Amino acid sequence: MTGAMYPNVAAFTVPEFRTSSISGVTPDQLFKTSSLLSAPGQPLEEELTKLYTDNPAAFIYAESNFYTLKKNTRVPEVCILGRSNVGKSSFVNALARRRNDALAFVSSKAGKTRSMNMYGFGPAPTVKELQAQGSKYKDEDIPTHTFHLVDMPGYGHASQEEWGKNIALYLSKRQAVKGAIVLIDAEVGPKDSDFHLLQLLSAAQLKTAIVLTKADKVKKGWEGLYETSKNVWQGICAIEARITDGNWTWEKDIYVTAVGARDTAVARSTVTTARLAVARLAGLVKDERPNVERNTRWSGKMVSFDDLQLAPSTVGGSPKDSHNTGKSARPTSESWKAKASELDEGSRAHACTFYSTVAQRGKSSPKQPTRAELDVILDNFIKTLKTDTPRDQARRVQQERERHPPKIFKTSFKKQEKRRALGLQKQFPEQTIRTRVVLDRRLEIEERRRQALDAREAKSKTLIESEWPAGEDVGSSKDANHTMKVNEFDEAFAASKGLADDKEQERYS
Ligand SMILES: Nc1nc2c(ncn2[C@@H]2O[C@H](COP(=O)(O)OP(=O)(O)OP(=O)(O)O)[C@@H](O)[C@H]2O)c(=O)[nH]1
Ligand SMILES: [Mg+2]
Repeated sequence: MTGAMYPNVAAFTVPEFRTSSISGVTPDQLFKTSSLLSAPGQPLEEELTKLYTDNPAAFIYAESNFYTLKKNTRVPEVCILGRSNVGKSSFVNALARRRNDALAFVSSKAGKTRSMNMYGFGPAPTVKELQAQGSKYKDEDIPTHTFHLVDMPGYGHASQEEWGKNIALYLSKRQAVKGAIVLIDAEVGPKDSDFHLLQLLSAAQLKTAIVLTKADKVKKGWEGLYETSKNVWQGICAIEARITDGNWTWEKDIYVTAVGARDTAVARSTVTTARLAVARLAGLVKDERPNVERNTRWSGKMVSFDDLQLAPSTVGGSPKDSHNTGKSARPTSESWKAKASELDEGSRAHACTFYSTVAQRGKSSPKQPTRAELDVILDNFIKTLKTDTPRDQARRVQQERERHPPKIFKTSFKKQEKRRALGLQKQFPEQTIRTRVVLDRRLEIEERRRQALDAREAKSKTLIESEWPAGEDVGSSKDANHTMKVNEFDEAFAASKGLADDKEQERYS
């Protein structure tokens, strides 16, 4: 990151072997050894900007249920996972260089995203590319982007048990998913639920990258980031030691980002790091780092003396050798079965999955984890998901209301009044009938009064016309007689009106 306040670190690289510690990498160091496959040798930062923004990112669709997701065999999907409020949706917006809420909805309250939201990034494939790809399904949508990013609901606070099952299904069954970005709050650090998710990812053998978010909020600066990265690394090492057989790949760069920071300069400075993390998982980046530094099938963990004793005699040499030859130096299933019996009760199930995972994702194998084994991992994950408390439910209702406010102004005021009157009529039928009778009577009186006035006006008109010869101007006349006549008429008219009114009153009262 740039700026005096923030450490200039884009990632912490995990060493291939446990003899050395993790080390900070500056943005320059991180970017100079990589380039896009579509633009070899070109500056990565510029090419990544083009990739993410030339063809504007777009919302494709949202789905809550795994079984009703659209078919997709052509576009690689990268999913964004993490605890509620860690900054997943902000991450999507930042990649697309959109302001908050422009693409994905962001909220300071946990539990904003409640469905799997699919966003398209990168240029649309050409016709040639599409033809080359082909498709298994006729009803599959024609791709409009290079890859999809899937913004997921968060786990932990305000999440649902049901959602845990959907995540697990998505990670283990969706063929299009090529990688998972796990976001971890840099200040808060990894939680049990994060490690349970990582266990699921390792069981599903899904390529994984860890991205620390909200680095701008880390009070201890570089030390704080280092501490969090180390905790993540140690937790993953423990998972690897128990459940993988070396086929789970996790990026050895723990990326540092602050894409949703209020300070836009800070936010912008880490966007390239975030873009690189996603592009790598989508399979769009060529890395030119020396092989020993990059993570391959061999996780690079040190094998303890005990493990070595349990390892089959056919596997010789150092882990480094095995890495270079591409062969796994992992112990065989038999020796690990023995080892599993030494493990504590909780981890035994994980140890079982260690030797039963398949070599390649998607390929069926008799070694695939059994349903029961996956269920144990899943149960652990689901245990970390809180079911709704009444407070959570109230918050959800509130959020729903914010999203779909009641349509109070859709009907006109007149219609509302009429509806209310009808409601009242139903509620108080007796009063309504009496009110209606009185109202009808009043209207009747009003009508008669109006008719009487009209008749009187017509009568007075004829009176004036008979008194005054046609063509004479009443107003401009200087004749005293004429003036008197007008006054007399006024008085007579006023008297007749009063009488008439009295009579009317008598008639109708
Ligand atoms: N300071 C800082 N705040 C951030 C950063 N990233 C996200 N935020 C804030 O964190 C809050 C949550 O962000 P979201 O992107 O909605 O988080 P989410 O993980 O999608 O949350 P859910 O959808 O509820 O699971 C918002 O208030 C963001 O502004 C960051 O890098 N730095
Ligand atoms: Mg969200």
